[in-house]
Amino acid sequence: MPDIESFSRDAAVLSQALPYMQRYEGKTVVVKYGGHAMGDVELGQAFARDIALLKQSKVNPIVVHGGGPQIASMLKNLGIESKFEGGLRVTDKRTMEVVEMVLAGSINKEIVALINAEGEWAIGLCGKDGNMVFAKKATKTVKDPGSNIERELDLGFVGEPVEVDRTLLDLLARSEMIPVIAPVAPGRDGQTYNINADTFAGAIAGSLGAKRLLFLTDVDGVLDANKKLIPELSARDARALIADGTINGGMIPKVETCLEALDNGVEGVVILNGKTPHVVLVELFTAHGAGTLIVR
Ligand SMILES: Nc1ncnc2c1ncn2[C@@H]1O[C@H](COP(=O)(O)OP(=O)(O)O)[C@@H](O)[C@H]1O
Ligand SMILES: CC(=O)N[C@@H](CCC(=O)OP(=O)(O)O)C(=O)O
Repeated sequence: MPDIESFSRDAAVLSQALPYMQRYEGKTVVVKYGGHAMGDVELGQAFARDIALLKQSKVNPIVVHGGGPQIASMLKNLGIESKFEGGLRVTDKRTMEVVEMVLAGSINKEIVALINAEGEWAIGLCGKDGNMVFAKKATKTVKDPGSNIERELDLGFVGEPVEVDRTLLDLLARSEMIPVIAPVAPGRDGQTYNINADTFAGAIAGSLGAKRLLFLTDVDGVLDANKKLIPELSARDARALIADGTINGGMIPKVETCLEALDNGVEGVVILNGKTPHVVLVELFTAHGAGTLIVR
C-alpha cells in the first residue's frame, strides 16, 4: 500500500487532469518548438513524450519547429556569415540551401525520431509536402534608430505564408500520424522560401482554427516590468506592453504572431518555457497551466 500522502497527491493530479484531457479530445493543438528549447537530450525526450501522450489522449497535436541557433552553427561551420534584419535571417541562395538542409533535414528528422521512440508515428514534412503552404517574398520595412524614415528591407529568400491548404493535415488528424513541420515553403514563382517558425506556426494554427497554439521558447512567458510572469494577457494589454517597451526584442514578433493567430480564429495562444520538462502537459492538463495565455 503506498503511503497515504503520495496516494492522495496522485489522486489530486489525476482528478484535475482528466477533465482537461476531455476538454481537448478531438481538438487541434499546434506546438511551436523553438531552436532555443532544443539541444538537451533529456528535455527533447520529455517534449517528445508530451506530444506522444497528447496523441494517445485523442488530442490532435501538430509540431512546427524552428532551429535558428542550429542554422547559425551550420552556417558558421561552412564559413557563411549570418545576418539578421528586423529579427529575420537575410537569406541568399546558399543560405537558403543550408536552411532547408538543417530545418527540413536534420532537425525535422531528429524530432520525428524522438516522437517515434515514444511509440508513436511521427511524419516529417515542410510546406512543400502535399502543397500545404505557399509563400511569397516577405516585404518588411524598418526605421533605423534615431530616424523616422522607413526603409524597405530586401531579405532575399525570406517568405511569408500566403496560402495554407489543410487537406494533408486533415487527413493526418484522422490517422495515427503526428505531423512535424519545418518552416520552409515554395512560392508560386518556383523559389523556396525561409519562413520564421513563429509566423509559420501561426499560419498553420489559424488555417485549422486550432484550440491552442503553444510557443515553446527560453523564458517562462511574457514578463512584466518587474520580470514577473504574467499568467494571462488580453490582446489589448499585450499591445500596451509593446507600446511601452516592456515587451521588446524577439518577444515583439512572437506576441504579434499570437495576436494575428487569435484574429484568425485560434482560441488561445500560450508562450511557455520549453526548457521546463513536460511544460506542454502542465499547460494543457492542469488548472494553473504554465506560461502566459493570450486571449482575445
Ligand atoms: N516582456 C518580455 N517577457 C519575456 N521575454 C521578453 C520580453 N521582452 C523581450 N523578451 C525577450 O524575448 C526573448 C524570446 O524571443 P526569441 O529569442 O525570439 O525566442 P525564440 O528564439 O524562442 O523564438 C526572451 O529570451 C527575452 O530575452
Ligand atoms: C526568416 C527566418 O529568420 N527564419 C528562421 C527560421 C528558423 C526559426 O524561426 O527558428 P527559431 O524558432 O528557433 O528562431 C531562421 O532562418 O532562423
